[in-house]
Amino acid sequence: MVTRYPDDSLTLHTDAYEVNMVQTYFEDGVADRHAVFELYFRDLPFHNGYAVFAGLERVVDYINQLQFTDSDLEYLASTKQYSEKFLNYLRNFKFTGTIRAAKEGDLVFNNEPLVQVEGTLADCQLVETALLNIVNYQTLIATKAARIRSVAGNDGILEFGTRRAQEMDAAIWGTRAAYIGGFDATSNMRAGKIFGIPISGTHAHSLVQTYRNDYDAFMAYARSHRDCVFLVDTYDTLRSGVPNAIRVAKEMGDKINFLGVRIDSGDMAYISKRVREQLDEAGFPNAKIYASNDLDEKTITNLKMQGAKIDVWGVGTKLITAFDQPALGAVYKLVSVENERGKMVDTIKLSSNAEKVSTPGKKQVWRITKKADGKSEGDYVALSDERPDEASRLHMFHPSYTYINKDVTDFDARPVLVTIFENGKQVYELPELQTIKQFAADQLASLWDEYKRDLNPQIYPVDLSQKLWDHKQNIIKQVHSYVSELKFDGQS
Ligand SMILES: Nc1ncnc2c1ncn2[C@@H]1O[C@H](COP(=O)(O)OP(=O)(O)OP(=O)(O)O)[C@@H](O)[C@H]1O
Ligand SMILES: O=P(O)(O)OC[C@H]1O[C@H](OP(=O)(O)OP(=O)(O)O)[C@H](O)[C@@H]1O
Ligand SMILES: O=C(O)c1cccnc1
Repeated sequence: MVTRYPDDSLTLHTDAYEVNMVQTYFEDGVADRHAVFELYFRDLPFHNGYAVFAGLERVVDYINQLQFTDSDLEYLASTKQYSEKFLNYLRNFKFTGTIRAAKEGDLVFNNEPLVQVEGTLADCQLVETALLNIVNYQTLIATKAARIRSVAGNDGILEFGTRRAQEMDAAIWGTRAAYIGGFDATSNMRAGKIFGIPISGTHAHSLVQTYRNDYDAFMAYARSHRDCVFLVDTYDTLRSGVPNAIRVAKEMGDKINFLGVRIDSGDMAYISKRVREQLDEAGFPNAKIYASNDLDEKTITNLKMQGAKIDVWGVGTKLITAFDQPALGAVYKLVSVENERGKMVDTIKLSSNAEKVSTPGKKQVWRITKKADGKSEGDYVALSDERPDEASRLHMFHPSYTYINKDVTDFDARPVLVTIFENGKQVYELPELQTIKQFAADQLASLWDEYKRDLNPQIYPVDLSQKLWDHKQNIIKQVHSYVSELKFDGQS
């Protein structure tokens, strides 16, 4: 890349408007005022019943390196948009805020905070874009992966998407998110090296084209590898591919580990059944059938319905690009800010659409599970100074349709947001990837099947505490009365 500046930091990985706002806060003397922002999404992706939170590891890396380098400052100066004084302020900028977030692999739902940033206005505003960028993508892919895992049952699922991903970062972090969401392995070697994700690979049609026939190609591969999965659909799966795979497996015997064959085209229900027969008849009942070709949760479900004899599913494009919904749409909103008298004031963003009205105040999300079966009853979003009393009855009600309500007893309440940074210092130890993956699987196990089905799932309750609900209504009233007193020139 030809550039005047080295790409030596991620600090400017932000929208210009964040830096512009921080200059305003600085010039106006309010940059150090205390604020709380929360990151949340309004709608679950893919019409799914839950989302799998991912991205925290990269958020932590990003926050730890957040400092303006000389080249960042030189670049900002070259835009002629920022004062000398402001650039000096940025030179000494250090993130001193507190971040609370869901743990990676935890289940998260719409209209509840997944990440909360508390600190100076400057701290909070500067990190908005990067946090959204990271969490939006990784949570989306982890959720898509979980959907695919849910229909694949115990079959193997392999992430094959690198060649179709929206560039290299997406391939790498998408693969990691897919692993958290339930994939078994990836074809991306770099992800294997960096994250320790198991890698898996067969071969492409080019190998067969190079040797011009299935037999010579499979034989050459078998002589150079112990584990063999042969791609059998280059010319004719049933008449050439599979018979030649069997021939090589027999001739090589114990010299290779004949894992199976991969099919990548055609009617995969019909073909896989015939392939299974051929392999079984040849004495290879343990050889597995791998399939790939634009797969996703819908085609996998459909192929299973047709009785396809597929054991391992390779999924690329539709997973890594979140093909049917390419963005999660999470937002980052100011919920509380210090006023000129040093008092915290909770803030709201109104909308004519009730679902879009933000919920003011610094919050905590409590996951309510029944002691008897460990299953989730719903999430209880409360002000941060509240704590559901596990010894008594908890009244939970829908925040818009309050007649939908229930009382829960004998429950555990787990805070979903945990402290990651405290006053700028990382206090949370990032878990191993394997632990995160297991945590995601455990959380999914605690969710009723009704919320997990891939089509028209039940809506999981995300309720507000009575105190938070009352607080929100009061602030809506205050804002309405302020607006109704305004004259048309916007002055009161
Ligand atoms: N029995 C089946 N039922 C439903 N969908 C299937 C079935 N078999 C294959 N598919 C899916 O249908 C789509 C077929 O796509 P396409 O027509 O491009 O494949 P193809 O012609 O068989 O292969 P290619 O064009 O790659 O040589 C793929 O998404 C594939 O996963
Ligand atoms: O289909 P996806 O889910 O994206 O999985 C990855 C695809 O990449 C490979 O082939 P490639 O697409 O490069 O070539 P091909 O379609 O001609 O086989 C592989 O054979 C899969 O089909
Ligand atoms: O290993 C494979 O079979 C593979 C890897 C990436 C993309 N398609 C297939």
